[in-house]
Amino acid sequence: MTDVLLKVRGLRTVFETRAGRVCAVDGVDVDVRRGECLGIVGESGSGKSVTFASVMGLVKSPGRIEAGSVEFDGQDLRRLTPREMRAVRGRDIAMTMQDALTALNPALTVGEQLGEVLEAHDETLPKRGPARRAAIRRTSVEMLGLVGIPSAETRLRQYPHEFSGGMRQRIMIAIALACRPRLLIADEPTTALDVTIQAQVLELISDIRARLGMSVALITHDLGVVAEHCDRVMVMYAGQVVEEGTTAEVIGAPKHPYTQGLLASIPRPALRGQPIHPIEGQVPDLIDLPPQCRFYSRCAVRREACLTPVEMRSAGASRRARCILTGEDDA
Ligand SMILES: Nc1ncnc2c1ncn2[C@@H]1O[C@H](COP(=O)(O)OP(=O)(O)OP(=O)(O)O)[C@@H](O)[C@H]1O
Repeated sequence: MTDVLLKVRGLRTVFETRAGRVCAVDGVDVDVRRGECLGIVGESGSGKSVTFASVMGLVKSPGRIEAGSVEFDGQDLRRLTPREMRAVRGRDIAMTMQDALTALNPALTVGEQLGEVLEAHDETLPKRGPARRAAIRRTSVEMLGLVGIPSAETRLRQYPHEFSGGMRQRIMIAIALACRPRLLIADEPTTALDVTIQAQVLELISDIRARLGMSVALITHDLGVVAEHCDRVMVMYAGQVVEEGTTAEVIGAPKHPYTQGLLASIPRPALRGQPIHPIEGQVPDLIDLPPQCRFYSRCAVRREACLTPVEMRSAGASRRARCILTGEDDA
């Protein structure tokens, strides 16, 4: 058994828009290992969410996956039918969205929403009758307890709008975890929350990961969050991975000038969760990108050789960066 649970290779996802063809994800490789927390970091628009929406089979028109493979525990997800893919979502891989309020159904109580997920995916439930209903109720109460929501019996009868922002995030996590997925994709679980609640939600995810032994892919803008919660990190820029390695390696000695810029701008704790604008200039327009290093226009150490396409280079056993200054002597 390999220790890689999710293995993505050469993923390319494009959006056909009136302005042209937007290549949001361009040749991305991802490995999420069993039991680890992988951080995915990068500025807004770098392709983090689209990468994982592609993994989940949730890219909507005008977007489509143009190339690449997505393997989960050895199974090629791109070959599954929509019905088979629906079974994978929830049972094996769950995703929490950036905005809990829009992810939850306002017309159903929390108990009904948890129940729906359990009905669809929990194969351990009794087949029918009162025993089935009682088991669903028991598991729902247990899930709310797991995410730290007190008075679960009462809370199950309430609607999403009756909860605070932080509580809604917890409910979304409870629903995502209801069927004990092996991989949780947590997309910016914290941006809309105040600092204390952010920390609590991230602690909660780390704690549940340790208890359930699941893997987590944590999508964030914030390298401070990565430093605290992730084993490894992957840095994205303009639709590509530009650096990856263990958190200690990447944060301790970043190779790519973009990662260096991100680190230099780590917000002070009080400012966590704020958008970062660390480096002069902007992410390039993803339509008609020139065939050069995508960071060229913002890079303080650019040189002529960077005007040709730059591939990922190895900088150690598990360490890679997309910069010509990543020397072989690192390996
Ligand atoms: N529906 C769409 N139509 C056209 N382009 C899209 C669409 N959705 C995403 N994109 C393109 O994909 C790019 C990457 O988006 P993505 O949401 O993955 O970025 P991100 O790194 O997750 O940013 P954020 O942190 O703001 O969520 C966007 O800049 C945009 O150009």
